[in-house]
Amino acid sequence: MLAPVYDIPSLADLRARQPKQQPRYEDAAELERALAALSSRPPLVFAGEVDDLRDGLARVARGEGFLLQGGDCAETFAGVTAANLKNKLRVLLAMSLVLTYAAQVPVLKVGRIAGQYAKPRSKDTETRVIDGQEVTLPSFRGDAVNGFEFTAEARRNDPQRLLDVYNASSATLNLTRAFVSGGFADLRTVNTWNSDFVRNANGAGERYQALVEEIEAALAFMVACGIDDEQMHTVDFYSSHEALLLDYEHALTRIDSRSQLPYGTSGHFLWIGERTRELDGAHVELLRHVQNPLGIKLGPTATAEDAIGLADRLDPDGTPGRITFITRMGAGRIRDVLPDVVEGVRATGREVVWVTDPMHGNTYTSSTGYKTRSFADVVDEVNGWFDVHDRLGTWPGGIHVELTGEDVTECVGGTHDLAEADLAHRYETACDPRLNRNQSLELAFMVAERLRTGLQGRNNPVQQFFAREL
Ligand SMILES: O=C[C@H](O)[C@H](O)COP(=O)(O)O
Ligand SMILES: C=C(OP(=O)(O)O)C(=O)O
Repeated sequence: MLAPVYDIPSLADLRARQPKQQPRYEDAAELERALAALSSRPPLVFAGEVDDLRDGLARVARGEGFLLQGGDCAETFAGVTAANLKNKLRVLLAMSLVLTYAAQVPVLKVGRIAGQYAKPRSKDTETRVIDGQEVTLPSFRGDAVNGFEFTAEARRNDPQRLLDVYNASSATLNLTRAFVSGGFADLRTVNTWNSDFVRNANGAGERYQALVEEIEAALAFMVACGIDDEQMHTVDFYSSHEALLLDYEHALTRIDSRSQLPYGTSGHFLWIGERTRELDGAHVELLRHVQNPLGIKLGPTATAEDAIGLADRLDPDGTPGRITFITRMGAGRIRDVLPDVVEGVRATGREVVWVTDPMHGNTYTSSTGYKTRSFADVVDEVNGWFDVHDRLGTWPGGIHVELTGEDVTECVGGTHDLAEADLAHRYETACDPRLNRNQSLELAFMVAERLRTGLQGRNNPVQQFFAREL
């Protein structure tokens, strides 16, 4: 095991490791000016909040809670509006309600929100046919790097965008904090979290309405018993994103004045992507120094040795709540690949959070030319993930989903049985296809059902309450 590390590596050290998926800028001086400006900005999140989330994840790792992590594939600057954020929070709160009530587990809520602006890409360039001519331009790498529009000017990497990420994240966090603590997340308003959804009654909408009625009855009972707890009126909500751009993440890595320890202050939870998780790589090097809880994506080629090596490097002390493995192996591979990885990690005695990302292993291009995912594949991967954990006796700790609060048409299937022909109707993602509101809620009901049936004998707080001696 490595000794704990309390310093921050230099940017020169990180750059010398030749990190993958980093933008190159034409004007090095302009980049340095942007980074100097970022370095003087206040932190976006605070060390105490980060510690609270890590403690929450430690409870999840012990089987005492469930993680719900979701949001856009790629946030956009244009998407920083009150309406957009409200719809995203509403769908996440509604999903969390379904999970908490139907499965009776406490749910830790983390958004792919307030920082998810940079994307790793499979190819450096994109080619389109325009007026009969093939045009090739740099790929869009997220609003943090360049513009979505298919023009040479938009696709130029612009360091000023790093400051725009900071500002967009700051505005988003500010409104999120106001929403969740200012009455929006109050349990008395559960009826409004999905009001349009309920108006357009359908399978999941009707189930949601029935659940809301039960919750309201339960609340009335609790209040009549004299229980009116603060937790019924606000929720804890945390931010997360892939810590992809080392220039940006490094500028926001700060020493906490209380503990003198380094924290990534760009978001509460940071994850390392499937494409940048080499043991000696710059991403692992930077993140092994910070105190934040860390996610590690594991794709279909991941081995137990990979997972153990990363856990040892990033968490030499075995800090509770530090490591979350986010598996994204694909519906066709999960049942074959996951068992060895889970068993290997378990044999080391580590307590980690096991999360399923049923999106990234199930992407394909539709016959109509859209990048899409089938809701049936998403459900199949989640089922495969539950099957493996149920068989091994490990706790299925959470889901990580690309979703939106809007009624987009990006993934096929679900209650409305979206077909490939429907994708053109509202295909709005800046990168990968997201579940829409209906599909997200439908997934929450499916997960709740699996959780409830797998819960027997578990040690979550609800079961502890009923097991206590009279
Ligand atoms: O979200 C993950 C990746 O950034 C995305 O899947 C890459 O997509 P690409 O294969 O089109 O580059
Ligand atoms: C890029 C992502 O995932 P992965 O690293 O698993 O491909 C993502 O979650 O945005």
